[in-house]
Amino acid sequence: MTSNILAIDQGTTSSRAIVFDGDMKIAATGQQEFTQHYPASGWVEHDPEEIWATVVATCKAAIKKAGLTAQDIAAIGITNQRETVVIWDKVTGKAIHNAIVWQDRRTAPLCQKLKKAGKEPTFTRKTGLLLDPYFSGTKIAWILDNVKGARKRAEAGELLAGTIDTFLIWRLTGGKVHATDATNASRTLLFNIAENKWDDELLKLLRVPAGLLAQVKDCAADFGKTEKSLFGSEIPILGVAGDQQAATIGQACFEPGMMKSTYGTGCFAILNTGADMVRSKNRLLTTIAYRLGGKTTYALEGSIFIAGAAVQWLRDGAKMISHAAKSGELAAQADPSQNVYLVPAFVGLGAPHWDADARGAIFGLTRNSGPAEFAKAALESVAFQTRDLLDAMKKDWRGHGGRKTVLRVDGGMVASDWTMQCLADILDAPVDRPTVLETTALGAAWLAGSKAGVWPKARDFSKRWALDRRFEPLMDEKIRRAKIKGWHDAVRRTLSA
Ligand SMILES: Nc1ncnc2c1ncn2[C@@H]1O[C@H](COP(=O)(O)OP(=O)(O)O)[C@@H](O)[C@H]1O
Ligand SMILES: O=P(O)(O)OC[C@H](O)CO
Repeated sequence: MTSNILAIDQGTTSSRAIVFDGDMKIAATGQQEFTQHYPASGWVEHDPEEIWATVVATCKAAIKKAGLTAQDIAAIGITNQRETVVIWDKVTGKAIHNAIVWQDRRTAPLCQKLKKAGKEPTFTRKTGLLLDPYFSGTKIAWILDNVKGARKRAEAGELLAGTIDTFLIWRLTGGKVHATDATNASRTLLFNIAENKWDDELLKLLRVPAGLLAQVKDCAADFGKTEKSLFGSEIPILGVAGDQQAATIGQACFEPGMMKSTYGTGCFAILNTGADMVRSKNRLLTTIAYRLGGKTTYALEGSIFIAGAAVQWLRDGAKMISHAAKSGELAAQADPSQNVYLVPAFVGLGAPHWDADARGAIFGLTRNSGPAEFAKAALESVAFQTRDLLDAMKKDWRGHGGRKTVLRVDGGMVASDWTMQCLADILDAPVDRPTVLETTALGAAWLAGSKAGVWPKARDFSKRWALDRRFEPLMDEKIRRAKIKGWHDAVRRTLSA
């Protein structure tokens, strides 16, 4: 039997498909960027048809590049940008509105209204989340309230809703399966993470008809088969997880206390807390790390909205660099005597501030500040934000009796040695970069491969994790303290209230 696995990694800026061989090594990759739509300030949308087209094209390209056919693929694992939602017509499969992306802030007024009505504690107790526009529930409500006839059609059972995994499963199976996994469900503000079910009270508060929602399965489960016409023969879909949770799995963070931080568009730190649902006292999220064999493993999560996106802004907005990879080189040339801070609150600030109305700011400019200082400030902002998250996480985890943690990193940005050294310096802790950087896709592939019985179980999979490089902190403590203080001043001046 074949043991090749196809991982679909549908991210915020690109769709990727990766074929892993039986040794869990990358055999071939397909990748396509797609359009980001910004229809108004703080709004971010994707065209679901473009997402679908790029997913199909990259899957075909990866299978072909690997010199294989669909028959040589044992299973598919799907991982996806989380929280982003689509609502589509059950019969035609066509979306009734563009996907509203996780970064989109348009539902800030609705969140505010629910907060004022005193509903946040109910949402937090049941979902582990906060009332922030980041999560899917208020985005679903917005589409139902703003697309003509949508609410009526939803109530009549003509529409379906889902996060991107659910939309892809629906399309891949030719409209036969409407399902999601527990990690994606846990990001909607509608899913009770203690009881593992959609929560009627929350559905009522957000006025979301239950019939819109998908069946919630384990991360390694039967999600149906792809239509024969798509890739030439049917392929079973056996693994699904939100991308940050998939990276947690791909980094083999299976033990309580293990932590990973992924640096893509945003940055997301996830700490495995085992069977314990640790409640944060520091505005972090309690979420589902994975659910396997009906058993839920929980996590604490710190979510930063802008990490690599700050580098994209340097490239596409400020036009100061030609390629993302140039940012580290440029930062290294910055004048060390300047203290320029960039607070990249382009779409508000996530954990631990959760300020939807804040917008980006730059402090400390002099007549000599130029591209090098901007690049340094952009990359340092990622380290400072991570420091804030980890400080909050340590408090919660220690307060819970947890031991010291080690940080494993991944995502597009960790290719930058300069950024990783800066991260270790600001965190004052070692940072471990693995040899396999495609941990998100690997995590999804492992879910599918282990479910198919062709890849090793968790313990043996963990043994394969290999270190590429450990970055040790080298910065003088006095300098670190001064820099962090400067950062906190800058953040304080950026917050909206
Ligand atoms: N060498 C680099 N130095 C700094 N940033 C980088 C580098 N390479 C990629 N990036 C940033 O990483 C991000 C892409 O990472 P990726 O994990 O593919 O993101 P996503 O899954 O969110 O689309 C981009 O925002 C890009 O600006
Ligand atoms: O697409 P990424 O890798 O930036 O991840 C997005 C997150 O899942 C949003 O919560």
